[in-house]
Amino acid sequence: MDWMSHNNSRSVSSRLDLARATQATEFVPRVITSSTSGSPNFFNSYSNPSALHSIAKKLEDGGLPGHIASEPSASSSPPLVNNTALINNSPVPDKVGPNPALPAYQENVGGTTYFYQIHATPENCQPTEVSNPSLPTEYNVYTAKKEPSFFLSEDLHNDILNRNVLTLMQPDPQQYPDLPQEVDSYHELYPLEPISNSLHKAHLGYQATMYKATHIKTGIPYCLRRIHGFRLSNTKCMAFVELWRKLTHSNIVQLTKVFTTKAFGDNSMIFVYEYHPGSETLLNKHFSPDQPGYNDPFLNDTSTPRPYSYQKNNLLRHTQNNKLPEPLIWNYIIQLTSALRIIHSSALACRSLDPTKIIINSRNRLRLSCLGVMDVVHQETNTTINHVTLLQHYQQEDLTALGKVVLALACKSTTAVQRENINTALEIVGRSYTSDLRNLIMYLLGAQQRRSVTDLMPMIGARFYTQLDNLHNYIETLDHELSKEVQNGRLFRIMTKLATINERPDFNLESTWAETGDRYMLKLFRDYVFHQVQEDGTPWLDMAHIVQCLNKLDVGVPEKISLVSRDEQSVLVVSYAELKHCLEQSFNELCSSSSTSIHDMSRMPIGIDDKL
Ligand SMILES: Nc1ncnc2c1ncn2[C@@H]1O[C@H](COP(=O)(O)OP(=O)(O)OP(=O)(O)O)[C@@H](O)[C@H]1O
Repeated sequence: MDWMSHNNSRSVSSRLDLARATQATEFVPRVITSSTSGSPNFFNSYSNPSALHSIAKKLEDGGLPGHIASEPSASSSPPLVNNTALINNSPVPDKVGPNPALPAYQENVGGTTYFYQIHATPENCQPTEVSNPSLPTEYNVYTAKKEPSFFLSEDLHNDILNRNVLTLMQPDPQQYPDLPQEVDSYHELYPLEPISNSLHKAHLGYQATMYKATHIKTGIPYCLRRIHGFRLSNTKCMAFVELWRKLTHSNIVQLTKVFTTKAFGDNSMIFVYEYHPGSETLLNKHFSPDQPGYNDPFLNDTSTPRPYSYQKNNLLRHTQNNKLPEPLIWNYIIQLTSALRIIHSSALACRSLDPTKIIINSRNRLRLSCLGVMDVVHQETNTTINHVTLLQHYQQEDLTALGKVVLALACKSTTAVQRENINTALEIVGRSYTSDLRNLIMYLLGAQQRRSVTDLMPMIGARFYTQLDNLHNYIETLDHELSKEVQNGRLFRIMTKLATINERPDFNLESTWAETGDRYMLKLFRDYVFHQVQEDGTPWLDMAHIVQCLNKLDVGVPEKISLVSRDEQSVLVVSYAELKHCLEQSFNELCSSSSTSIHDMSRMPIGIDDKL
């Protein structure tokens, strides 16, 4: 198969001929009625038609030196053919191939248009079925399996946008009139739960409320856990706060600061944590009665007593039908034990391992929240108790709590972990899941022996490899997605530079600054990149053309292109290297007389040649 990109479709002489022609051509920007002045002082401008003709002649002869290309690469030229043929995949007259007598058809793959000649068949491509019945059988349509994209995948894009929206949420002052404007170094407080829900926090013994807030100086969002009406009587516990602050791990919510405040009109204790937008509690994710179809199978309907065997069969059937996939439960176990391992090895205990204090994000990443609160709120004042013994006790409680969380997940029921249900629950787990899972739960709930989180590692065994493999795959996916946006950011910066120069109404009291010298060339380049039209004057839009032009500008390749003025009276033949120089010069000129600086423009890629 003989194929070429549309960009190789034309010779420079034919372009100049077309430029000179009275009728608008596809590569000449649309004529705008309010004609702009020609370039008065650029040395490569030719403003009279006879001069243009002689240049064209010389170009054809290959006799022009300097800025005028004798044989410039035409790889940036737009196609000659109408794009409707492209959409229909129908054959179009071949104006681009080496043999104009042969018909060709074209195809758009990821924004790049390819032209195929019908006599050739590639050996390494599998032709797909021709869906267009009007297409003659000798034509084969080759379609890419998956349309490549210049941009981030939609899922990831939406996920990030969603998190951004949540991060930027502002409270309605009418709904929350009592919210203080500022609390210590934080403002823009936004409750993360209905205030009324925070009235009874059983496990803390104090009323508590979660807020999102923004740091006044850095603008970084945080999560504030407020313990209402709490007076700190003993500052000894602050040693724990320091330990928690130093503890960083991918499965814990980092504690950054603890302080007391009267900003809420009472004595409140505030625990400041990292904010993870879009996270929900494990309770909400797997045990919420708000979920469609969820009901706790262990919650008996006491109004109609049933025989025990009936209830057990019912439970078993329910668990089989609604059970969480075992790999997901192991995924959670690995993350939770990973967090507990680091906590216990730092001479700390979680003390709040509970489905309401484990948050989970959209990618199933678990994090222990609420760390450090128990050490402050429920600090042990009895000085006769040995600290090490106490720590060991709390760590053992953590392991029991972990066993209960896993059992609850395996039965999809928080009541399964109640003393009277545990035996039935374990039996159900034994029937629904592997013996490994049941053994792990039994080990964690077996309070007779002294347990350790490291003992769980052999029980998890080779499942670590699966977890690692999944993570690596996900990292690679993210890396791939990121690489697309890295290029987009680079192109965006070039476009920003161009936009700050093009059409600038006046600069340094010079009203024609944007229309003269280097800037004039950049203006024509802008038309060349973005304002192409087809033969019939309709816009010609091709992302591949735009991306390719901007990439070449970024690198400053020696390739030359013809730029035509809007009145078609001037043609400039100029290399991308010169255009890049003009862009740099003009932008530096703007920057040097500007009192502000465009944030992040220092990372402007102009000058970096290894980006392509
Ligand atoms: N670090 C965090 N980042 C983002 N959201 C969080 C963070 N910590 C908690 N949240 C969210 O804040 C909300 C309230 O958290 P909280 O820990 O009070 O849970 P809860 O279910 O209200 O617990 P309780 O039963 O003790 O009231 C939850 O929706 C939780 O997902």
